[in-house]
Amino acid sequence: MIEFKGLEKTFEGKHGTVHALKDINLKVDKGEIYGVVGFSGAGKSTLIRCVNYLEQPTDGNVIVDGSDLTRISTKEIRNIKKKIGMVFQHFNLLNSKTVYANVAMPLILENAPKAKIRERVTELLDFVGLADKEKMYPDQLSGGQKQRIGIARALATRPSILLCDEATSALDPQTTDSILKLLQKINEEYNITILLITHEMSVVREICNRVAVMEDGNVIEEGTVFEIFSTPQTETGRNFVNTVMHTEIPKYVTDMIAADDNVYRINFVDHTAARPFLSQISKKFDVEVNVLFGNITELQGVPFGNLIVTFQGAGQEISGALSYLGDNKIVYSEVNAYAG
Ligand SMILES: Nc1ncnc2c1ncn2[C@@H]1O[C@H](COP(=O)(O)OP(=O)(O)OP(=O)(O)O)[C@@H](O)[C@H]1O
Repeated sequence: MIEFKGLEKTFEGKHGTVHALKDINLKVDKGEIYGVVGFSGAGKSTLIRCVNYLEQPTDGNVIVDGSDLTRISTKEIRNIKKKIGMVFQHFNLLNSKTVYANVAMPLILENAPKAKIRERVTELLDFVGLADKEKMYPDQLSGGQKQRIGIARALATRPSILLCDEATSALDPQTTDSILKLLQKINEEYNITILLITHEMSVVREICNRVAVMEDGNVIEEGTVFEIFSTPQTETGRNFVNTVMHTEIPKYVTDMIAADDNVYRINFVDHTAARPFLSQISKKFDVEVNVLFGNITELQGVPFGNLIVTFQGAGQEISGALSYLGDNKIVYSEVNAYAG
């Protein structure tokens, strides 16, 4: 659906060459919600702008719906761009035009018949829950309402891909939540592939199926949201996960740990959260289990998190308990509590 192959982008600036994208290889499947997360300057905007050719790659390929944008004519690119909608952080609405005219704009530019425009705009305003606002102007709307209008406009030409550039970054948490739910509804009801960029891991946690972490123009890790949240492979990936999962152990907990304690982090993923395995361990082995700290949340409807526990007992019993965890596919790791 969207594929980046060896994608490179450099900018020539006042202070020399900026290498904004370095050998990016990613595939976004049809119908998924794919997140790209990274700090400011990582290259996220440049990457997303290559999909609708607002930026032209310096090297490599961008393949959209089977067509390599770097190898087709300007006219063909224009046709493909019609199948791509874009939602912006600051909405990019025309303040001098009504809500109706803003949503109608892409259809007017296509010279669509008036009756068709009326039908589509009415349908879209209804879909985003703002049917009663068509005669209002953007300045009369809240941020969340403006973004709903921005989304309705992006959907006007029935795109198969929706690009979201920090679509919720200017919104408060509650409004963010409602916009994310709307994006999810769009994905589910219209089967539209969504590629979103964000610096907020909570957005990724909420709606993405897969995620790529970008740093300094590179994709440094990529995987399902579960993979990245449960086993981030890079320091930056871990830091992003920590912004919503708080996997670091608080100092008051490390203060409670004795030097000879056996401390473990047990990850809950999926079905393991529901199992009463800690009480089973106490029953099966001569091990005393103490839960020091827990952080359990929900990841896309599934319990997810980790527990910091100490096991006290003879070495052999502890080994047995750990093997039992492993046999039951429960992910754990030994924690050096003093290192945090
Ligand atoms: N038109 C341009 N000319 C020169 N340099 C650019 C241009 N656009 C982006 N860059 C540089 O490319 C790098 C990546 O920028 P980009 O905007 O893609 O990052 P980002 O991850 O989206 O960050 P942000 O969230 O702050 O927008 C940065 O160093 C930026 O300064």
